[in-house]
Amino acid sequence: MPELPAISGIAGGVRRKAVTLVTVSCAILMARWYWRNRQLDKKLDKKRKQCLQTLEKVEKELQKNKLPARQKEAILSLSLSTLQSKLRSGELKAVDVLRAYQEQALKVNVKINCLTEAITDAQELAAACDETGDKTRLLHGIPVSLKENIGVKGYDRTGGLQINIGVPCDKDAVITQVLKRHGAIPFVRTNIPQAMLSYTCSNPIFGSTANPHNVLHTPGGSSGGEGAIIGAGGSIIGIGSDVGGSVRVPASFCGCCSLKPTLGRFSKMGFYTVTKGQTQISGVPGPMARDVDSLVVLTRVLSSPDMFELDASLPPLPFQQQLLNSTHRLRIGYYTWDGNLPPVPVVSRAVREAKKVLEDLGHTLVEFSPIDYSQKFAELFIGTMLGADQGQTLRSKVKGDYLDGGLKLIKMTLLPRWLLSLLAKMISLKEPVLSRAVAHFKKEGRTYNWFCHVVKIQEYREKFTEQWKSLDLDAVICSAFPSPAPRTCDVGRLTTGGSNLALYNLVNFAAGVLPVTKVTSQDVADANNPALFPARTSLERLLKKSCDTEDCVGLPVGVQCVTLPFKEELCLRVMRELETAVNYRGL
Ligand SMILES: CCCCCC/C=C\CCCCCCCC(=O)NCCO
Repeated sequence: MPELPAISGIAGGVRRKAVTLVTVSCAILMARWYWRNRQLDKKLDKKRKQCLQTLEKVEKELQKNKLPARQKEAILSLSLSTLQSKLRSGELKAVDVLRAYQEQALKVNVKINCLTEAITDAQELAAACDETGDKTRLLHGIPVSLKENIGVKGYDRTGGLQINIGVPCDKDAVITQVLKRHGAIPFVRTNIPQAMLSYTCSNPIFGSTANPHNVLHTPGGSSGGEGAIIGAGGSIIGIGSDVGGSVRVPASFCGCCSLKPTLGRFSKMGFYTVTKGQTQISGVPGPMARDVDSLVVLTRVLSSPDMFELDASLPPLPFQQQLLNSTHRLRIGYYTWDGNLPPVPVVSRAVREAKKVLEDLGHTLVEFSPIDYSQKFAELFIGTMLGADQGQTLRSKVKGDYLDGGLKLIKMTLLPRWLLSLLAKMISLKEPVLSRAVAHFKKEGRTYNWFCHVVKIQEYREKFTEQWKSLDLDAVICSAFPSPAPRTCDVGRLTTGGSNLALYNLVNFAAGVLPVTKVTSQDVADANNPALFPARTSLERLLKKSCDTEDCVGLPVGVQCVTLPFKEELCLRVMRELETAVNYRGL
């Protein structure tokens, strides 16, 4: 018994030491966390200020030499083809056209925050264009906006990630070079979501972009800044990029047009992508514009020999005028739902109306349903983008960064696979689409398994193409996103809503989106009618929220047109016929 006080004395001492150790460790960890965040905040602040300065510089220049309001309005109202001919004839000067678009871009930016920065040598380029530029060039003096991940000499391509701050490009991306060779004036860079792997448009560096039709709603992503600026009239043409719907979602949400070309048609040299090493479903640059005719012009420019000269890896496929000009009646498949998240009524109406229009033009419309896709989206698309490397690439890029809402779910890839499977099972009845995705968040990490996965992708591509051929289809029209632009606060949870766009990245077909209608009061009533849209799951309720109140009236809704690989010009033909017949009017 005499030892007891000594033992308790020792135990007390150990306890005190342990408490001290834990307290000191916690204090060190907190200090480190605080110091890291301070450093991060400083880095983000500095970058923001630098970018803001480029916008202020342009603003000052514009103040010195202001364009009369009427002249500005007149320029902004011109279609690309009229602008082209007036610039060629010398009736308009490139510097004035640039000024009009700079002013408008800065003006809309105040409301929707679509710009990351201004390209400050645009003025010089426009002046040179007026003085010595070859006026026969297709884009002579036309201002063009570029998504932030597209290389412009001297500018960072952050992709919304802090790790990429302070790494300016030493040369223009091939696409930037081609556009410049054809006389275009790159003048602004546009916002993206963090890592560009979501349909949101916000990141810790540049903040959040709003939809020009309703600022509470998202412009979509990842080329959200492009969609927003074109939809708002601050740019006439632009370039985005697409690995799972990124030029098509913003087009549908903002009321503009976009084309996702076949992988390999246009160069992506000089683009920043997060998942560069994953070459099975790879990002592509995609033209975006106010109308289909402008997409045609951009596609023509991007199919010029300059493209193959600058990027020798591309097949030298010239612009296929015969496909664009073809007049034979087409066999077109159609569907409204791909088997994943169900479309809200206005989206189905958009496809039905497009179908009717094409039938009235004499085409044959046949029902189509992408084979087996409710399973394959999760297994092959999510499984490739996220599951194959168990989220490691993406996590490494956001390490030490603030995490944006659109990427919150990547933390789940840290969970063991058995727990993800259990979670997937637990939510399978309430959220079947999300459940299937979660089950593929983390695949077995051996190379052998990746090879097996690639075989599955190839087999699905063959199966899908066979299905298409067996119906003798020329094209397909279908929904883009299953809802109009959701509210900004909701879109981060709706990644699975991109399934029907991601399908055409998975099978690598050409696909474009154009606006065909806007939400009406009747669509609002239909969204609130449980017989038409039961909204059984929480994700379905978020889709419904995008169009179930009167303030959603007027939001644009697009449809997707699809053609076989490397038949972009046929896709543009269908889009153009649809556009002419539906007569959609933007803002
Ligand atoms: C189901 C929720 C998943 C959350 C984690 C997000 C990570 C990966 C999923 C893939 C999302 C693909 C979006 C594609 C957007 C796009 O096309 N980006 C173009 C980049 O050039």
